[in-house]
Amino acid sequence: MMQLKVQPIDIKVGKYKVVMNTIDAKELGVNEGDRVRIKDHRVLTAIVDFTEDMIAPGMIGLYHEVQEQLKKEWTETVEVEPADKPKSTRIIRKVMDGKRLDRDEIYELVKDIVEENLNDIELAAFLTATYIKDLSEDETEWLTKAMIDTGERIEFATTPIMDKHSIGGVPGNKISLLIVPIVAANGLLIPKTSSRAITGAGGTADLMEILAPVEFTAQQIKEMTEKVGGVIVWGGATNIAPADDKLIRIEYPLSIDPHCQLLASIMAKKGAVGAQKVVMDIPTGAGTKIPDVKTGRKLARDLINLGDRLGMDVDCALTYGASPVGRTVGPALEVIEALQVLETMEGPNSLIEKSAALAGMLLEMGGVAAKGQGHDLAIETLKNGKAFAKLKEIIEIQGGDPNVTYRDIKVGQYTAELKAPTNGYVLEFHNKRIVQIARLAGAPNDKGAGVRIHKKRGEEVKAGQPVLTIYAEKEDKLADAIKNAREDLPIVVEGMLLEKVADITELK
Ligand SMILES: O=P(O)(O)OC[C@H]1O[C@H](OP(=O)(O)O)[C@H](O)[C@@H]1O
Ligand SMILES: O=c1cc[nH]c(=O)[nH]1
Repeated sequence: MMQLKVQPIDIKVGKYKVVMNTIDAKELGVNEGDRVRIKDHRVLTAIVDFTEDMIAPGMIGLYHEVQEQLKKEWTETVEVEPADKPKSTRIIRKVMDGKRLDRDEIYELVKDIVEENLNDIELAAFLTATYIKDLSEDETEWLTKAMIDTGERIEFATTPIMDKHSIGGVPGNKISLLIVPIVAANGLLIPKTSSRAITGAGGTADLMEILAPVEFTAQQIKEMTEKVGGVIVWGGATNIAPADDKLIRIEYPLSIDPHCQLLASIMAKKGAVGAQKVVMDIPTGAGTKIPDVKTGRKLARDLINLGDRLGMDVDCALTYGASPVGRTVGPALEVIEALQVLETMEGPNSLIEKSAALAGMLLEMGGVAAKGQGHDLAIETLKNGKAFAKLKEIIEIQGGDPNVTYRDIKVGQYTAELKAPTNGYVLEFHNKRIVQIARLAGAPNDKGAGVRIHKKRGEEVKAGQPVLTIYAEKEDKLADAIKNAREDLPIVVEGMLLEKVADITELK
């Protein structure tokens, strides 16, 4: 055990973390990423970082979260001793070894995730292990229930509670901005929580944040939904299924979304808000998370089964995902396209039809449209302006400007075009490359960054015509994105020369 003097570090790191001088850490016998127990009037376990110079020997740097818990002053000292790894590191090791977990082990693991007892390496190991070998149906059910039970739940007095979620994976999937107001405008309650981007360049929470704040407590979500019929908020800001966002944070840089995590992440968010009737969007096709209809049907079966286990009525829509939805990818560009449809009914068919189809399913499930009439009612709700009026109410209740129009939304000031190298038809369109380019341009964090698509699969293009415009808020990011796009074109035009090779030494 050591007595160390406290040095506050006023940075939030989202975990209980401390920094020790390497000399002290070695003497104490801890390695980077290990835990130490900090003893004061209470005991707290924190993960250790090392430094040679930021913290002097004899001192310990306490990040914001630890300071908050201990309420320590600059001059005070604490007792520090090595702590055992939490039990769930052994549970993760079991998953890595391909062994099955029981219910208690899953609950222990999720508890440690929520309490920030695991470091990023351990979380990445867990996610990677489940990416390589999926959890069983029982394990996935326990994971989902543990995610729900470790957070807050919303209970509405009325029924039915509707919800919608997409598994993601198709660029430009801004449909929630249309579906939620269509459903709410028809008198149904839809407390929609979304994630930020996971594998994409803009999740629904990233998009909605342009129009209004998205961070609310469970109680606020309940009250807002009861007042205006719906909300579009970020699940990660609430204490609803709090483990979810902690895992998504690790999935994002790895660009992975393991099957069991996807199921648990989505269904925990739905279960925690008390959703009873849910439509799942499963984008299917090359360059999505689901390569073909057969795999899509299997996922649909898994979602419906998990819904049964949780007492939720789930219908799935396998949707075309081999090309982006609409023609924009990246938060601000997507919001413009969605608002334009709501305001004027003008916009890409893929966006209008997909939104109407899924909203229509919900309207039928909720009993406000007769069987087979949901799609038409959804289109009608868009055309008569009721969906747009409802979105304005949602924006207002969430604290945004209800008078916003698509013309007010700012996109990145730096732009560059990618032109067709030859005349012909667009034969291939690579979703993942579009997302990669939009991310290089700064999306989703730079809200104005993204890609506008001028030519999609099957469309005719003339040599020199723009096929994409890239938008960025920062000049260097635009340069990175355009360089990457030109090196490996995200589209293939019929007859296009892919590469000239004259000298074998040029071949990598
Ligand atoms: O980044 P990728 O993996 O493409 O997708 C993640 C997106 O998909 C879901 O969309 P919604 O909330 O149903 O609209 C999530 O909430 C998130 O916004
Ligand atoms: O919310 C979501 C959507 C897709 N995949 C997830 O893991 N969570």
